[in-house]
Amino acid sequence: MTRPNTNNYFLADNAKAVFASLVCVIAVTLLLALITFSFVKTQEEARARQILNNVGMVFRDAELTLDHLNSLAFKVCSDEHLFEMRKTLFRSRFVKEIGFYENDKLSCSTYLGILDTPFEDAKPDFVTALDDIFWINTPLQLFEQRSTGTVVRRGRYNAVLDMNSVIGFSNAQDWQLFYNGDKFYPMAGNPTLINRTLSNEMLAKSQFFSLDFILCNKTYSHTCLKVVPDYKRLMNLHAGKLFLFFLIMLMTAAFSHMVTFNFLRRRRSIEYRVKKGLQQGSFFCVYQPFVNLRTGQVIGCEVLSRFEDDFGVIFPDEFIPYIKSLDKTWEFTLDMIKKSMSELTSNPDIPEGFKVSFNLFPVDFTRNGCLDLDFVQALNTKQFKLVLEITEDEQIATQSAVKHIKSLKSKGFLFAIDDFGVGYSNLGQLQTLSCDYLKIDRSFVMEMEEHSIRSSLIPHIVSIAEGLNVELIAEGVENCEQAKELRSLSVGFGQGWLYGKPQSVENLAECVKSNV
Ligand SMILES: Nc1nc2c(ncn2[C@@H]2O[C@@H]3COP(=O)(O)O[C@H]4[C@@H](O)[C@H](n5cnc6c(=O)[nH]c(N)nc65)O[C@@H]4COP(=O)(O)O[C@H]3[C@H]2O)c(=O)[nH]1
Repeated sequence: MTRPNTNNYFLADNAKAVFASLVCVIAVTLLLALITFSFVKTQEEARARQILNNVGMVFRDAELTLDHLNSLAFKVCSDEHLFEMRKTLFRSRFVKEIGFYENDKLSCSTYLGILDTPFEDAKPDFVTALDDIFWINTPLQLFEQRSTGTVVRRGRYNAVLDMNSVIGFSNAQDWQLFYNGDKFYPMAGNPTLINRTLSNEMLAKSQFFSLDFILCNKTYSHTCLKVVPDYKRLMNLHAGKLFLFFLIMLMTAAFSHMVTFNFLRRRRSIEYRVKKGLQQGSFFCVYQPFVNLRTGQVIGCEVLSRFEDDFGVIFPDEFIPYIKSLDKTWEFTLDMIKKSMSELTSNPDIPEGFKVSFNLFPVDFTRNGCLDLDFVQALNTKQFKLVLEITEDEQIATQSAVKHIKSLKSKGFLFAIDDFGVGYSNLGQLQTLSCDYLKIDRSFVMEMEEHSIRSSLIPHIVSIAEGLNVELIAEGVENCEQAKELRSLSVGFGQGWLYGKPQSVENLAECVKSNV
């Protein structure tokens, strides 16, 4: 099995993170757009309501003024009549000028006085159901100044309304918009009135309306006004917010990329995979045979654990530290023992009395829980010789560990000291534990051909084993020379690639069969 190169995932993770940040940005954009839209809509509607109320006030004023004048008996314009008109003008709040009609022609006005030649008005912009006539944005000459005003005619009089000053400077823009005949024509009547009175050209322009906010002024003329948002003004008003949104988008993109990328990277981390593997029980067992060095017969196997997921294989030297740090050693050991016992007992080619060796964590012998291993004997339907391997460790020297090991030995378990010679070695401890096997660490065996100092210690290990009356198993036997020399040194058993790598139970069974 080859170790995976996690760098291969860098680009894939990045691509996924980019996709995730794109989705987040779209979601945040939609959310912000929704919030902003409802906020701006509410704000604009309140503003429109205020404008329309002001317009309503102007119209009511004009209505009262014109109704009052129409109720007077004047038929032709005279100085007395003009005086009456000017008096009325002073009383009104929003009307800037009043005109009088004779035979549908303007004959005098409060500003122009009595006209020498009465003149006819241009075609009105619209006429309401009450026969009020409107001229919108009519060019006027008021006190040496050219300006535009809204003119409403009712009966024999008209009134010039100065909307801009009435509506207020800040809203002047909106009012202008109502009357900007070039671009929009947003002043509209009640739909039935519009259809009757507005020209097709105006109706076409009215399609620019987008914000359907209609307020009807029933008091005056049953005419409704429709306010449209001025997008240019809105953009200017909310430019700061747009910039803020842009920053939020950037931050969302960066943040979501970072979170996703870290999540994906974490998912590939050994710690995360090991944790998940433990939760899902996805560790599995492989079996490495050990042989009688003299006969070459496979007499047992060591159970070793493996882990593989979508991201590749993780070896024990990498995952074991995480199992320890997660404090899941005992659960892990039980899982491995149950799985291996099930595989080995159910395979017909694994003989009865086969030695099966499990690796245990020294720390577990310090806890009472280790005595639960009783259940393994119940699973042992083929009378395997069950060997518990422990590495030399200070924790094994504790009183409770020694007590537990003795208790397990009395229940039929055999004990092996793993990696003997490289750990915490203490002859007194070896005697106390009265183990059954010593497993010579593979570093001793591997250096045999070089005749290193370490390998020259093997004969001493042999005499220690004889003194303690325990069997020796040499680990890491890779070639026949090593096997031959170990035999000559009276080492009883061997384990290593020469006899078989850690393998599936089926391959182990083949190995056992071919060696019988
Ligand atoms: N170069 C070389 N290596 C050889 C040869 N023969 C065997 N090996 C390797 O040496 C290790 C022997 O296991 P170990 O000393 O108990 O050392 C084991 C054992 O201490 C621990 N371990 C493995 N599985 C378990 C388990 O289920 N529980 C516990 N507690 N520890 C385990 O992880 C260690 C490493 O296990 P692995 O990676 O499987 O490595 C295994 C095996 O693959 C050989 O001829 N040459």
